[in-house]
Amino acid sequence: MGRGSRVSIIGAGSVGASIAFALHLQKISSEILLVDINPEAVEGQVLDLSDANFTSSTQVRSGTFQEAGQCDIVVITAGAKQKSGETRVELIERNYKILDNVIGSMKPFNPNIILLLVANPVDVLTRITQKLSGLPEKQVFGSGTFLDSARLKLKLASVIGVSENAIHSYDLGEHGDSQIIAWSSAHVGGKPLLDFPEIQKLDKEVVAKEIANKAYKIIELKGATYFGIAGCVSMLVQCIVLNQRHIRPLSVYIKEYDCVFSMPVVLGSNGVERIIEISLSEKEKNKLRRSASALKSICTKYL
Ligand SMILES: NC(=O)C1=CN([C@@H]2O[C@H](COP(=O)(O)OP(=O)(O)OC[C@H]3O[C@@H](n4cnc5c(N)ncnc54)[C@H](O)[C@@H]3O)[C@@H](O)[C@H]2O)C=CC1
Ligand SMILES: CC(=O)C(=O)O
Repeated sequence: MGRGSRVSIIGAGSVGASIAFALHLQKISSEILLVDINPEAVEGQVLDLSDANFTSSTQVRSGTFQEAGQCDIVVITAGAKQKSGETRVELIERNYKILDNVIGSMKPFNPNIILLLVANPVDVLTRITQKLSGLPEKQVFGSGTFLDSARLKLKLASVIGVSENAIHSYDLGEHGDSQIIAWSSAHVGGKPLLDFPEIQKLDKEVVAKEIANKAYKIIELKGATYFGIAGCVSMLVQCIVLNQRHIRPLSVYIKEYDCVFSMPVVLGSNGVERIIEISLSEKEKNKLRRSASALKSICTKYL
């Protein structure tokens, strides 16, 4: 790994193209390959992105599934997106078939490859990919609640009046309706978040709903979300390529809950280096257990 890494993006729709653009501007990969079953979509995106070539040293081109399987990192965005009001888990039937096809077409894999899942429902698709790919679990993970945690930090930063970077808080569990905010472990400048008077006045359930429902609101207004996830994925790719070892909440297999959902992990150039056991209140743990059993029952049908 390192500067000069090759990254493939499977699915050249709104999310795939936005990720390609963010990575193009970031200039840390030598090549970005766009792969899609729709050749016109890829050609159009590659041509459009080529107009930004003067800003970057990264080459963007169309690629095949076989080429993708030999890259350093593959970001999987191929799949149906939610219609207004539709949940992420309602996409499973359609997106399982697409994923099965995508994984099969990329084999045999570069043994050191990292597969980063983005298509929804991301936790379930990550578990299925761990099984279908046969790769070590540390090399197969999903963007999980990194995006939800960014949405949470944005909200809390505006309430307290500090930079988002000063907020250390996580949205955990499912990247979906049963996600939970780990209020009890959050802190700002070394002070527990719950000790801030502004936060004590907040209705936590209302905030949790606002964060969990933000994607629904954007989808209702403009049909899809893509800039936020593009920002998240470009940060994750940078973290892997440069072995930055940031701690991010990502979809990983958690033995205690026997399912894939988001917990904070240390991310480096080998993938998930370590899962951080965050301390949670009993109420938060109970919510996570409920989230895990719902996700497990969906996974069971496909494994
Ligand atoms: N994890 C997250 O935080 C987020 C996840 N998403 C998810 O990302 C996925 C993609 O969303 P959009 O880009 O908006 O959808 P889109 O409809 O714009 O693009 C999907 C692309 O996948 C392609 N595709 C379909 N089957 C394929 C296959 N077998 N092989 C290769 N490509 C294939 C389509 O041709 C299309 O270009 C959805 O599942 C959506 O829910 C979207 C936003 C955030
Ligand atoms: C669509 C989606 O998963 C999101 O924006 O959170």
